[in-house]
Amino acid sequence: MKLDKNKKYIIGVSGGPDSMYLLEFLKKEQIKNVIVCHVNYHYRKESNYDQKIVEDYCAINDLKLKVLNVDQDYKKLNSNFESWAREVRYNFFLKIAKENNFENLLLGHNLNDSIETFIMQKQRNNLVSFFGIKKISKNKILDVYRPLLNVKKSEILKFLNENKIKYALDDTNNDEKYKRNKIRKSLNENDFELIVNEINFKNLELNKIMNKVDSFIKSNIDKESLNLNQNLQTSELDFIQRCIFEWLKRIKKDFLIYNRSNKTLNEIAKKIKLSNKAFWEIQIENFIIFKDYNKLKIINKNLKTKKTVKINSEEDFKKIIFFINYKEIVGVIKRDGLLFPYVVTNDYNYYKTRTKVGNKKTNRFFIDKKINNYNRIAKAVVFSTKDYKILNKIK
Ligand SMILES: Nc1ncnc2c1ncn2[C@@H]1O[C@H](COP(=O)(O)OP(=O)(O)OP(=O)(O)O)[C@@H](O)[C@H]1O
Repeated sequence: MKLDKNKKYIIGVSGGPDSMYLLEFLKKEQIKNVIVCHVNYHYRKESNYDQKIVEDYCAINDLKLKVLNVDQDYKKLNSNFESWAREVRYNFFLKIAKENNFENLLLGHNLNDSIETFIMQKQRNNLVSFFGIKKISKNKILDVYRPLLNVKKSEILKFLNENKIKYALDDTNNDEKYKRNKIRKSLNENDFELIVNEINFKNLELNKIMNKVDSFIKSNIDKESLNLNQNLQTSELDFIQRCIFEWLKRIKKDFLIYNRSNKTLNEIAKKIKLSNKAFWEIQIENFIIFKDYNKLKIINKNLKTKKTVKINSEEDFKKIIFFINYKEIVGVIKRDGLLFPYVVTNDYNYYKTRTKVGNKKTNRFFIDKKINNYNRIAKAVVFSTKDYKILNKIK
């Protein structure tokens, strides 16, 4: 990767071999307008020594250095250390970038990191947007570059040792590192060429799939819902999962899927593919994703809470404010002449056999008219206890 000498770069340097090699690489490339950023987590007993390595290197090479000393009681840390540490690190990089008007960040990931990531991706079998590690990515205002992605770890260590450049050794073995170390031990750098070919091939394939997903979503998204059609039903599960994920992204509900394995997506995709039912539902946190004839929809679980309220006077209107069609119901009762009492309910199982629409039993009417399930789930109906006929229009 060729870096632009005229640009300004933040460099994340842990003191480990990769980032120390990165500094040497930048020296060779004559990238001079840089700020080195080091985060001392005080997590390992050697962490002050790591900082010293970075400080000494920067002093000798006349590089600007910013250090963040993290003050954290690790016994009280609830989240996973690696992801927490990453967030602390990126926030620091962003802060320094903003203060100094920089917009580029360089990190020291190498080829081995990318291959390990790829193998972990295959083991987890999650939906990924890219196989391996990306050379360039975006983090808020920062363009993130990883110029060492084609350099093997062994080359890095050989160079540092031959040139007597000091580096820190990280021997922590938490969950994420443990999995990586296991993979690392099973890898042989002689196989890397083949694996890189596989990664490139898979990324090309992925690109093609994502283009198809994109055009499917563009022509089938309808407000908040997604049209399900024959094409989708006969597609591969992977494609269906990607479409659902993309749909959730567009309607800003993808947070429901983050931090999950793709189990939920897989479950939804299987239902789309295998079930011909007009209606099914899957609950995720506070939301329900459900099939409604030929559409996929999502609603907040609260809307589905079954409630039945008796209205004896106008005073009681305040008891039904939570129904999404509250205004409609009040309007209907007023037009009916306020002949109390009325019952307002969204409990379909309760009212489907007790009430009528015109002269038809309500459940018959719903089936004949293919009333969509969203209305069944979210909207309330109103009827008078005199004749149990539903007064509001149901579409
Ligand atoms: N303590 C640190 N201070 C400054 N930079 C760091 C620190 N730790 C890591 N980095 C930077 O991040 C790169 C990747 O480090 P590592 O592989 O440990 O992180 P990761 O969590 O896998 O990656 P990422 O930060 O991109 O999500 C390092 O090569 C270095 O550039």
